[in-house]
Amino acid sequence: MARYKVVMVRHGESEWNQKNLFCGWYDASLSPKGEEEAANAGKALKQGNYKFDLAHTSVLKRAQNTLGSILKELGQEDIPISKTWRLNERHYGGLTGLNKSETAAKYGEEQVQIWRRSFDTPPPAMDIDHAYYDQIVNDPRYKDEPLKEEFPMFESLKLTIQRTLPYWNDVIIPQLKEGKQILIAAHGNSLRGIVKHLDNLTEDQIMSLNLPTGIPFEYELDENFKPVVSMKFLGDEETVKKAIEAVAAQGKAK
Ligand SMILES: O=C(O)[C@@H](COP(=O)(O)O)OP(=O)(O)O
Repeated sequence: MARYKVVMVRHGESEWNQKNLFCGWYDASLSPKGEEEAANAGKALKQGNYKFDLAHTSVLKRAQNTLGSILKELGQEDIPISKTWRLNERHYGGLTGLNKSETAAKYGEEQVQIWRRSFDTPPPAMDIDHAYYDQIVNDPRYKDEPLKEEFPMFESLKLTIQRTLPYWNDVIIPQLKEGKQILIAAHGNSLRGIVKHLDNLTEDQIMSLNLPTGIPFEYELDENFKPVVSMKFLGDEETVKKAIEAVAAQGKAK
């Protein structure tokens, strides 16, 4: 029997998704298409009569602005919003800012697939002389946390899960237990980590999971927070399938 429901959404297409650049902790804006996707996500939720008590998002504007658009469409802009680095995209390390197709042409599609989708092989570290090092490390939004010693210079999915899961367990689960209706707007890989946990996917199974931008999906959970309904997308099947395939194809050498 389903006891709890939670809705998640990967942000709409960002300017860096559109340019096919590894983004990670770089704070890219939504592209015009991403803004439209975010508004459409809000419309789909409105059509389904969704009402939320509170929302969670990352500290990155592509997720926050997606959430803002959705809540505006829903007429629910007044609900409390928690912003946490723990829901940030996984840190793409030294790959940040590189073009995914060009990287595949240079290092091979197989290597790029490992960097994008393997469970525990991390991307190379972001060095101190990386073009975006200062901008990310000295960003005032990280002045309190993560602590200097835990500030990532790269993250595999495994490392990403190690910082998202405590937030899921310690913050989101207690709120679900209180009966709160929750919306989470985050990122491809921070959400893949939560999905892996909920659906108890193996390291191999999670490799082939790609999340589309801007299409909300719902989980129905039993009293032990095990899925009764997994990843139910609020979109027609063909559109969702095409959007997922497009994400998978981003790592192909053109
Ligand atoms: O960091 C990035 O480039 C993308 C995910 O990239 P892939 O792992 O799909 O290559 O993150 P998001 O757009 O969800 O914030």
